[in-house]
Amino acid sequence: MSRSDPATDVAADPLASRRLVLQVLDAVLRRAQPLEDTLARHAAFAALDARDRGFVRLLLATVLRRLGEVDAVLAACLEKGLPETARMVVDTLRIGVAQLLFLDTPAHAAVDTSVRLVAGTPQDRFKGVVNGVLRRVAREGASLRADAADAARLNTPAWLWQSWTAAYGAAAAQAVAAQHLCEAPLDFSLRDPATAASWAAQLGADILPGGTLRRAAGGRIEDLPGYADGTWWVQDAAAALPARLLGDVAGRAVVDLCAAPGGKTLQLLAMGAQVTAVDISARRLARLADNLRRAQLTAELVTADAARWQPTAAADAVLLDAPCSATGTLRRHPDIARTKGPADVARLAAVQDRLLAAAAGLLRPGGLLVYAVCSLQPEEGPQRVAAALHAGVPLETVPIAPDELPGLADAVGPAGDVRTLPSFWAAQGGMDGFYVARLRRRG
Ligand SMILES: C[S@@+](CC[C@H](N)C(=O)[O-])C[C@H]1O[C@@H](n2cnc3c(N)ncnc32)[C@H](O)[C@@H]1O
Repeated sequence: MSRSDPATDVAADPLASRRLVLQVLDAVLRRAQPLEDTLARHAAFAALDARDRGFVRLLLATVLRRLGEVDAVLAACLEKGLPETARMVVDTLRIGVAQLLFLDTPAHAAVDTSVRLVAGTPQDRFKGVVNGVLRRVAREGASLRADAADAARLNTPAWLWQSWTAAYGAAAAQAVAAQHLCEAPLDFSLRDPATAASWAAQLGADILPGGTLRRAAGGRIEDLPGYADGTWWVQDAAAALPARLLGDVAGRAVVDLCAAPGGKTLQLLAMGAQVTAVDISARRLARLADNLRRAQLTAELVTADAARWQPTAAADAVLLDAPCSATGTLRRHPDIARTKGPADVARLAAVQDRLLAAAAGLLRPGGLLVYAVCSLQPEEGPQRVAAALHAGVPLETVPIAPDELPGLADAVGPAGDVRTLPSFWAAQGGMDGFYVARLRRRG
């Protein structure tokens, strides 16, 4: 492995970066804190050099992605369980196993740093356990690992596995879970789709059906050509679908509800719409404003609760990208599998109901509404649309035709709504799991 590979590098201060991993892991696993927010708030993370930050991210993502397998290996190697008070020892073993089995870290580095993490702490008496278990894992290595089918199942929390099996069938649930073990590629939407061939060449990317550009993940986005002047923005291929399904919006007044950080706002502006972008978070809207500035595009920005916001004029179209559990984005956010649960889905479903009713109220008669969530949970997708129609929200469905989604005809269901799964286009790196429905305001 090369010296610059964060997987094998012994960081400038290998214990400092691993201690940080332990703290962040504790916040994610025991306090349900989102990984990215936790890292962003951590002064010690900001103080690391770029290579160590890369190592920290990679180790955290690997432990979270592979947590079920890692814990199964530990259960097989520990003669008896560790006491509840030894959580830090458990996490130390987890990062040790992840390095040994999934990151090709040299055994001496993974074992030695793990033992030193525990040494001198109140858990010092477990040094021998850490040393013994990790040496065994280093010795027996691959024979301790689950096979691929079991790995996908083991790494998926039971409630998600059951939900996906019930909604999509056993084979699809297996394929989705398998895709979650792979890092997501980097997708770009272009301000000017006519320049796709030229930008694909400059970015070393492929052009996917529908026009998204895709290249392997890695490196700093800010360093790529075209970033500084907003020629493109990072947007998963599935996330680019909802705005397109509004059709020709040139010159139309479009409200983008729950808009930040603005991937869909940028798309709508690039399509020629006059956009009002509404989000409840001023901090996230500030990011949207930065993205607009870079792309030299303009929208009206409103900080408001979209469920209560009352504009003066009716909109021609509304895009509602509702807050959701985001279980469709586990490839990029493996922490979500560990921080979200069924109670979050139920809570968010109530929010989605309010937002859907409010979105309908913003439209002129005949105006189109696209409802989207990056969730794999049916409770946040088709069930919300059905609930709105059942509750008498003045909307009717406008079925999406398979030929509106190049390369994704299978994503269109019999009712004309769209369900993408992370396992779609698996050979090219998959996509986010989205649900999208198109509706029209009744007169
Ligand atoms: C899925 S993200 C939106 C992503 C965005 N549409 C894009 O394409 O970049 C959901 C957004 O909903 C916002 N949000 C949550 N509840 C809201 C509410 N009641 N009113 C308005 N915005 C809300 C969050 O701040 C968050 O920015």
